[in-house]
Amino acid sequence: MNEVTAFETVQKALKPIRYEHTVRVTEEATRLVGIYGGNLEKIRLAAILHDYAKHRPIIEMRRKVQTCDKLPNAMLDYGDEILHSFVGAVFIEEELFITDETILSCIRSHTTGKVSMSLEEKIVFLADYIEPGRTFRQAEEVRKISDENLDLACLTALGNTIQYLSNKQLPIYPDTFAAYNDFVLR
Ligand SMILES: Nc1ncnc2c1ncn2[C@@H]1O[C@H](COP(=O)(O)OP(=O)(O)O)[C@@H](O)[C@H]1O
Repeated sequence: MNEVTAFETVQKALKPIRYEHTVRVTEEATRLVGIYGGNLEKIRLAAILHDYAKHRPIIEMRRKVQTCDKLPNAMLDYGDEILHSFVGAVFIEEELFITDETILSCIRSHTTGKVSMSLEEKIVFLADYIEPGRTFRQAEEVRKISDENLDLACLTALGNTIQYLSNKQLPIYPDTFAAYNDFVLR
């Protein structure tokens, strides 16, 4: 799929505010590729499509988790916010016929992170966290770090998310801990 078609597809699937976020994530990911390298074409396509499933009914996403062998049922216990990334990757494969694992894995891990993140996964994850529309203090901090140290920026974003969720006494999907530990231990 080319970029023009991908943008048209998500523009139809998303509300305008979410589409604008998508455009900024794509620009931010492009900036990060300028600093750290990575496959620009795949990273941009993953960024364009990363929130493809964001507005799907929760019931549809939960049903997909229950019926799809690739998606562990355990992910239903960690809040509905994480579903669009994992389920989104499956929908993108099934509906848009994108099979490239580099692209799909960036989409799958963009919310939670994961162990052993590739350069492409780190860039999409971070771009989603620091795009200019994210105006909270922690995002500003991570944005500064992202100019110099990609891994430290990811680690800081993951730590912030863990702190944010634990302050609210919300469940935390284990992939985020795995990613955090992975970056700390490197
Ligand atoms: N490991 C996790 N467990 C549960 N919720 C999480 C986890 N990681 C992130 N979240 C939550 O998912 C929400 C959506 O994040 P994100 O996907 O980055 O935003 P977006 O809606 O822009 O795609 C955030 O509110 C965040 O707190």
